[in-house]
Amino acid sequence: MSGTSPALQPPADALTPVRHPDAPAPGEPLGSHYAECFGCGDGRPHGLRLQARAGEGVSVTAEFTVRPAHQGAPGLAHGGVLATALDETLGSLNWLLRTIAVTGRLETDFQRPVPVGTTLHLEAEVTAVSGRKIYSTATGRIGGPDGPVAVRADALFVEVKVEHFVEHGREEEIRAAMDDPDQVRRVRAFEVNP
Ligand SMILES: CCCCC/C=C\C/C=C\C/C=C\C/C=C\CCCC(=O)SCCNC(=O)CCNC(=O)[C@H](O)C(C)(C)COP(=O)(O)OP(=O)(O)OC[C@H]1O[C@@H](n2cnc3c(N)ncnc32)[C@H](O)[C@@H]1OP(=O)(O)O
Repeated sequence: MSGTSPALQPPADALTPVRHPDAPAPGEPLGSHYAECFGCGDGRPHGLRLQARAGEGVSVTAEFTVRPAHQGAPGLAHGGVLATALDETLGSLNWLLRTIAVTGRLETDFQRPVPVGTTLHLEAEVTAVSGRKIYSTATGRIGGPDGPVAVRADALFVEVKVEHFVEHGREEEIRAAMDDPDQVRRVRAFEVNP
């Protein structure tokens, strides 16, 4: 089954995504976009600490091992946590486009239960771009990178300016982020997008 929502179908004049010339080389880790991010930061004890790597074209891979803090039913990953893993992996594609974008729509299929202790092997790619809209798809496999698909998602990300975060984020975290030179450098690099 794949994305059923009409909003996830790229328009006929959508463009093929283009990898930014300064994007990390295939195999390189992308790093976290924000240390406190529940998906990729190392500052959140129960966070997913997902570490995505650049793939070929506009694609990424990542792994996430389900821990007891991520349960929904006894011994099984919570669906929302699995959706977070997919969302974060899809979000990391923006590093390769050098675009700042947020999830507008995320459609998820849960095809197999994922037990605690399982490593989810994630893969995502951008399929099309239309104006500010970025269309992408992701899978999460269990038992190895070529194992059966347990979860999958189709998504629409929407490009935003840095001001999106400054305007909407809580003041104390925004102030701390702006006072962190590494954080500012990381975000500003995305603003130069020829
Ligand atoms: C210097 C300090 C800064 C500190 C910042 C630190 C770090 C930040 C850096 C990077 C982080 C970036 C992202 C995080 C990365 C990964 C985490 C995983 C990703 C996430 O977890 S991220 C959080 C969840 N996410 C949201 O929190 C979004 C809430 N939301 C909104 O903020 C607005 O809703 C927005 C911006 C989405 C759109 O608003 P808008 O006003 O800008 O644009 P508009 O509505 O005109 O939409 C334009 C075109 O997109 C179509 N469109 C829009 N939404 C759609 C939908 N839902 N379904 C179908 N189509 C949709 C329209 O139909 C139109 O299409 P068309 O052009 O064809 O008419």
